[in-house]
Parts: sequence; C-alpha cells; structure tokens
Amino acid sequence: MAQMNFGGVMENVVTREEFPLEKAREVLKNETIAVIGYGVQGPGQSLNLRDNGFNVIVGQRQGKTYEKAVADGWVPGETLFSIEEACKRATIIQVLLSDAAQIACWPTIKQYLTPGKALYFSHGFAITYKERTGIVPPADVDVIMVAPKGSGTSLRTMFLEGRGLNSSYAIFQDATGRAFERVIALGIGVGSGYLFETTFKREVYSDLTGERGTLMGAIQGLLLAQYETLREHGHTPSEAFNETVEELTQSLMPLFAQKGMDWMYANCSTTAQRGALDWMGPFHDATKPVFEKLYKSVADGEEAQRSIDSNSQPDYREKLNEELRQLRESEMWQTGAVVRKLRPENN
Ligand SMILES: NC(=O)c1ccc[n+]([C@@H]2O[C@H](COP(=O)([O-])OP(=O)(O)OC[C@H]3O[C@@H](n4cnc5c(N)ncnc54)[C@H](O)[C@@H]3O)[C@@H](O)[C@H]2O)c1
Ligand SMILES: CC(C)(O)[C@@H](O)C(=O)O
Ligand SMILES: [Mg+2]
Ligand SMILES: [Mg+2]
Repeated sequence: MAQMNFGGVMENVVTREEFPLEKAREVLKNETIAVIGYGVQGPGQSLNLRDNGFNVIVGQRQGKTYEKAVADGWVPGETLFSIEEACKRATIIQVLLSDAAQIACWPTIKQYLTPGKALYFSHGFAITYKERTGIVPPADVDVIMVAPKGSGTSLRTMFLEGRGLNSSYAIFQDATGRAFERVIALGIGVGSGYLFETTFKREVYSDLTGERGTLMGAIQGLLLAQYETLREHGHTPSEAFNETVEELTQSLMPLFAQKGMDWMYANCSTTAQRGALDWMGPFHDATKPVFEKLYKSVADGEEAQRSIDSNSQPDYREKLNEELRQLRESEMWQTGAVVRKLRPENN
C-alpha cells in the first residue's frame, strides 16, 4: 500500500501497479464470487470480473433484469441463479441489491454466511445504519467494501475503453485474516482505477452528501436557477441552455477535468476570469449552509430513513420514473434534447 500526498494530507492508496490483475487472480483463484443484484452496479462489476478472468456467478430475482442478465451472457443454472442459490454457492457474496432490497433479502443472505465467507458491499449504508436496516453480519465472516465512485454504467464503459473508475475500500470485519487481500483483489477485479482507504461510515456519509449535493441534486438546482433567470429576462431557450449547460459540459468541464479549475479559467477571457473570481465567493457563501444542512440530515440518518421508506414501497420504481419523466419534459431538458441533436457528431 502506498502513502500519497493529496494536497498536503497523506492517504493510503492501492494502485494497479502495486496490485496487478495477476495478483488479484491468484488471491481469488479458489473463490466463487456471487454478484447479487443486476441493476446498475451488478452488470458493471460482474461483467468486468468475468472479463478479467474471475470465477463469478450472478444471483437475480426473476423479471426484466433477469432477462437482461441472460442477454449479457449469464447462463441459467451455470452462471445465473436465484439469489438464494447464488448465496449458497458463493464464497464471496457481493451484495449489489438496492439499499432497500438489501433489507428485504437479508434473511436469505444471512443463512448462507457460513464461517470464512466474505460479505461485500459497494456502499456503507447497510452496516452504518444497522439500527434501521437490521443488517448485522455474523462475527466469523469478512465484511468488506469496494465503492466505485461513479455509475456502474461508467464502470463498465471505462473498463471497455481501457480506463478505470476510482473506488474507495474499507474493511469492517476481518475474520479470516484475508480481508485486506480479498477486498483489494476484488477492487482491482471490478475495474477500479486506484483504490483509496475509507471506513463504512465515512463512505456512506460522503456518498449520500455527494449525490444529493454537487454530483446530482445541487447541480440540477444550480443549473435550473440560472436557466430560469435567463429565461425570465427574455433570453431564448437556445441561449439560456447553451450558456448554462452545453458550454459547461462540452467546453469548460473537460478543461477543468484535465488540468484543474485555474487552467479552465486561464483559457477564458480576462473579463470572464475577473467575474468568476469575484462571484465564486458569493455562490460559495450562499450554498455552504445548504451543504451543512444536508450533511446533518445524512449524519442524523434522516436521508437513510427516507430512502428506506420510499424505496421499499411496491410502486417505488413507477414513482421515480414519473419524477424523471417530469425532469425530462421540463423546458430546460427538452431544449437540451434538441441541442444534443444539433451537435455535428450526432448528425
Ligand atoms: N448505481 C450505481 O452506479 C452505484 C454506484 C456506487 C455504489 N452503488 C451501490 O451499489 C448497490 C446497488 O445499487 P444499484 O444502483 O446497482 O441498485 P438498483 O437499484 O439498480 O437495484 C439492484 C437490484 O436490486 C434488485 N431488487 C430490488 N428490489 C428487490 C427485492 N425486493 N428483492 C430482490 N431483488 C430486488 C433489482 O432487481 C436489481 O437487480 C447499492 O448499495 C448502491 O448504493 C451504486
Ligand atoms: C453513482 C453514484 C451517485 O455515485 C452512487 O453513489 C449511487 O448511489 O448511484
Ligand atoms: Mg450513492
Ligand atoms: Mg456514489
């Protein structure tokens, strides 16, 4: 494990150079990895593991996603099973069910957690909020986590492009003395770029904050606020969308992704730089209290409870889809659909 300096703070990281794929295969050569759940992370992690040469099977309930697993080449009775059968066959149970479904399926999974097995999560949710989830593993299994920092869809596409999505890793319980080598081997196997150390609690607090904040919730709120302001002052949808979203994702975000914010600023006019440097403070000050409120809601367990309550309902998927439909059909994103069509590479 390497110690690296991140902006003045030393952290433990594991790179692919230190822990190559061959070593990961050696560590897991006698293991059967069962990926339970085939939603978003399930396909990404299981297909990457399969392509990387690991012994992996999938456990999925019947329905549309089961059919998707078949279409992806998992063979019923050979590499694709019911959740129960996959847990029985596994030495490593990789729980990639939705956080709410993990609660519903826990009585089944728990039965097959015999001594020496490993229980793997991609989120600190189940363990950290155990008073709410009821998920308390037996003491004689390893409990480990690899949490890819991005969508399972990106985990797969980046793997196919020869790239890697970064993941955090954590060990909650080391019953076998092999938890570290197991968790890192799995992290490399699922296609992580590099792995950084965390705990289950720090992962879930940062993850829930990030997705509600800048990554998903705050970004839509911020973009919409600017789009609306421009529209209310007489600007056209084209102008408002280009000045709010299209320029950000197509021109400026790639610049700061590649070389940092100062580099993006330096590649804009001095007028833009002056204005951005003046206005970043007020935007920071206006949103900081919202982030503080959000973090508190995460730390109090309110966000977890809301997720459990809403996503345990039988019609949770229809309700989410309805809210996504409204987002898709809003003027801003309808404009976006037209703007995307007009990109020359899409013609
Ligand atoms: N979505 C991501 O890209 C992503 C990224 C990082 C971490 N994670 C974590 O990975 C885990 C899986 O997330 P996901 O987004 O892939 O999940 P998901 O919501 O896509 O659901 C995964 C599976 O749960 C199954 N399922 C739902 N209800 C069920 C029930 N009652 N009984 C049996 N099966 C049921 C579905 O069939 C599906 O196969 C979560 O802990 C999540 O926080 C997800
Ligand atoms: C992809 C995300 C947002 O990083 C993940 O945390 C999730 O919950 O889907
Ligand atoms: Mg998340
Ligand atoms: Mg996340």
